[in-house]
Amino acid sequence: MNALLEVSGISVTFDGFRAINNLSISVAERELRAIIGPNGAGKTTFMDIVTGKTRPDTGRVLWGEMAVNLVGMNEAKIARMGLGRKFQRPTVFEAQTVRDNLLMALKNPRAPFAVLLSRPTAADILRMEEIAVEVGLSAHLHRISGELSHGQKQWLEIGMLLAQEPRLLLVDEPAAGMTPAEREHTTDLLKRMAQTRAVVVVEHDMEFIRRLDCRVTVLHEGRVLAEGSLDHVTANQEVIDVYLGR
Ligand SMILES: Nc1ncnc2c1ncn2[C@@H]1O[C@H](COP(=O)(O)OP(=O)(O)OP(=O)(O)O)[C@@H](O)[C@H]1O
Repeated sequence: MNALLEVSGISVTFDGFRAINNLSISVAERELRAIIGPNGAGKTTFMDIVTGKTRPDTGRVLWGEMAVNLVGMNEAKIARMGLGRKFQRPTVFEAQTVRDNLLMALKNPRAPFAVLLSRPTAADILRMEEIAVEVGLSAHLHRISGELSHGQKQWLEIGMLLAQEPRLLLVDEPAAGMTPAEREHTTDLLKRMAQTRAVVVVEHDMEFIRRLDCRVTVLHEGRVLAEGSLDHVTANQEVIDVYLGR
């Protein structure tokens, strides 16, 4: 498998504290990857670096077939290159319907609200409906988004990110605050999404990770402590000592 994202040798220091320490991670096209690790391991900082929010002191973040170095690019440009990021808290437009949130999010040369003022094209409607099916919200298109459950809002936001057609989606703690049924739906959704794009999930919930059934990277003190199947990494003594055995 060729790497879609190749992070190599990145380090970043905040006020003398090395939060990321010579970290290298490679993610393949259409790969589902989980990243776990104790609090302060550097998971958020890793995502901040990949998406251009934080600039590393050293190292490269290479993207796509052309191995473009993303370091130094701004967040908007990186997003346009096909990297989407889902933060923990959903940020949907609560007063709008599910349908309108999805329509506004479509990758489109028009400004988001202009899509609502003019009539959406047949292609826009089709794409919006496809995404609603993908995230499991087809039956809720005409509901006001503010009335959705927490899980449904998260799925809507994932749908809005899919509307931007990312090649890689970074998802931060999707299971937090969800009911068991919502978690199950979310696992299925992430697995399905990773059939057509790369998905990197940062999560603490081990049961959730087990259901994802994917390669796992364990971070600790800003570097990779272990990588492989969940069974492989959870049998690693260092992982047990710093993360599992606490
Ligand atoms: N802007 C910053 N200034 C100073 N220190 C920072 C900054 N951002 C992160 N850190 C520190 O860097 C380390 C890594 O933090 P980070 O948030 O990436 O960890 P994490 O693995 O996401 O943790 P958690 O699971 O708690 O979210 C922590 O010790 C944190 O306090």
